Amino acid sequence: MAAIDHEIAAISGAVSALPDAGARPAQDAPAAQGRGQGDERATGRTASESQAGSRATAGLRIEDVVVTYPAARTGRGSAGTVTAVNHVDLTVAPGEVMALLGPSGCGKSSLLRAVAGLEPVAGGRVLWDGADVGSVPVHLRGFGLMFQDGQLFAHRNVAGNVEYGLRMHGMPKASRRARVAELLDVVGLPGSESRSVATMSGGERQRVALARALAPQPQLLLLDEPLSALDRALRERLAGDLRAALVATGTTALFVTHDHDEAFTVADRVAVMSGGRLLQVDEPSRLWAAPASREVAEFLGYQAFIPADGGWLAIGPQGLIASAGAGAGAGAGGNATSASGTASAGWTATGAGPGAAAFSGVVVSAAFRRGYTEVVVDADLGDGIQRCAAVAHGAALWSPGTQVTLTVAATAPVFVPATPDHPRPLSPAPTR
Ligand SMILES: Nc1ncnc2c1ncn2[C@@H]1O[C@H](COP(=O)(O)OP(=O)(O)OP(=O)(O)O)[C@@H](O)[C@H]1O
Repeated sequence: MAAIDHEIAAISGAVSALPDAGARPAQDAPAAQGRGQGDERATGRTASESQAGSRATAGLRIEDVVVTYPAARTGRGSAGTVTAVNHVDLTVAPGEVMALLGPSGCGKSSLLRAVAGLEPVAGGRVLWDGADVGSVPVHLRGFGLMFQDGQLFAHRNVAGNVEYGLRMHGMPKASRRARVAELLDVVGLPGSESRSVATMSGGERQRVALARALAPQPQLLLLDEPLSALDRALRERLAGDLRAALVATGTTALFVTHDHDEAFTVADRVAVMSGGRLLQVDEPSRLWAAPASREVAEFLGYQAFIPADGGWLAIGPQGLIASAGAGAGAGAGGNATSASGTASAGWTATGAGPGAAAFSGVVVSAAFRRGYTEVVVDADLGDGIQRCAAVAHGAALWSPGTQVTLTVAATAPVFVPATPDHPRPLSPAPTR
């Protein structure tokens, strides 16, 4: 119950600065990381973060954090603990927007809640501007929170919701009005002060919730899947608007999502999580261009993998084209199981290009996507049968059981190294 009170106080903007923030001597602080800087291939502590060690770092520093729950509460056993966050290190620089991206149950929300102080840490530390906030109560951390459902006060109008935290801080009425108007502009709801939130759409309510969270100028805004309750089109539009609002207000933010497109749209850098661990942290374009492992690549949306020396060439969405007949390089039999080995001819780790190889496959299903038909195909790209998606050229290919040739589309694949979690036991595919 106490935690809920704190949560409501925090999301309402009833936050104040850390007592000791800013008291630290300036020379303790290393230069703040700029937007998008840093390259943290995170399986454990990153090189840059190891160098920082325990020196004070401006902004948020998550240091070796562990979050556990009693196993009985998960229903997976009657004793012991479940580790939801497993020794995570992460730095969010002032003004930076960081996305925590990972599948359901990977520990994103637990980490966010640990930063907020809503969940105790079983190990490690959370620091703001170099000060350990472990003993600072939720409502005194100076962090704002925004959740999936916005949690607006239904009996207050838009202005009443947005100004709630400002009122708690004792801001004079005229200043409050000006700040509310400014924020409603930022979130795309200018002039809506007197509207009842009960009459608003889900998207509009989330905009109000964002304005309310931003109003007290939190030193860190924590967003837990703020768009996931909305439909896809609205989510895509609001993701862009959310990014714009965070940038316009210079807000430092940690944003939880399971949607890679959303993470890429909103964040300066994306931290990919799985099984309680951080797998990789990088800018969206660099993450996409160089996934550190097959697990990261699969989670980002790479959907087919061609064996190459020391790893795979990963093929992205719409990266395979299906056309009629068996693949030329995939064996005369043309069925999916005959393609092993020879199917990869023409591919090298560094010199891959479109159209260099063809693979045989068998159509499993077909579905119309936005602007094209996609067939799901079982094909051997050199590592055994994989189920992959391809853009279908021609309606004749849509029936299950149809034999097709797969070629790589104009978008070049990227190289993904084998890792201990995902070794490539097969011999490397032949190269030309
Ligand atoms: N209050 C709790 N008590 C017990 N176990 C919990 C609790 N909260 C989370 N867990 C467990 O901890 C793990 C991580 O959960 P968490 O909610 O952090 O993941 P998530 O990545 O945010 O998932 P989702 O995207 O589905 O919200 C899961 O196995 C979950 O079952």
